[in-house]
Amino acid sequence: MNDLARSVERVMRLAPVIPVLVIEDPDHALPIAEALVAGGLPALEVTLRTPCAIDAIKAMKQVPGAVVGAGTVLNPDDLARALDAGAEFIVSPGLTPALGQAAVESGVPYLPGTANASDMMLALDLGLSRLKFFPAMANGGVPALKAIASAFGQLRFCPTGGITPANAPEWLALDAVICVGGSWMVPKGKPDIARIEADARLAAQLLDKEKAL
Ligand SMILES: O=C(O)C(=O)C[C@H](O)[C@H](O)COP(=O)(O)O
Repeated sequence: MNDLARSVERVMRLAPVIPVLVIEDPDHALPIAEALVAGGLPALEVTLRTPCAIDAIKAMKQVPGAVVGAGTVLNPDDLARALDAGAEFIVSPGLTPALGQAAVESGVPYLPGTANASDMMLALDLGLSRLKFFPAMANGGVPALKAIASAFGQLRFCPTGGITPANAPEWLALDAVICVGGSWMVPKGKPDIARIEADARLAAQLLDKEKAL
């Protein structure tokens, strides 16, 4: 495992679930981050899909214990904006040589999206071995990742896309899976902070439950 893989794995091991956040209102950023961290989910992926995403990253970084990353990073420009805002890890839906090289050069923990064996081979060429598997359910679910990962013993994954509290344990039980990503604990609209914290708490216990079986 290289240093980059070690630093990504540190983020992936903070909790069994990385919340994938689409922040529509900058005023929601702080209370949502506080609730998720209080519930036991410190790694927060703020997708660069809304105009206030960069401000949301800056706001969430004020929450003690939060490790705030940027998601939906599509190219080196997005990467630069995210790093300027202080993003502590980077997630992308796919992988291009340009983004992969820029991310590796920056040294930031980076989880590139991969969906098939060719994506994974590109990741390996770039020295990346901790990967997002996206879109996890639409792409064939657990059987698909099992089949692909059997050829790549050195890779570890964060499946994302269609993950729910019901199917997360099955993913987390795979040796190749370290954590999952999901948006279920922060639905669209005005945030219900108590509910978010309660759902985060349940999500944070997913791995323990599975291991206890
Ligand atoms: O754009 C990106 O970089 C992403 O991270 C996409 C997210 O992984 C999914 O949108 C989350 O999927 P759901 O949990 O099914 O809502």
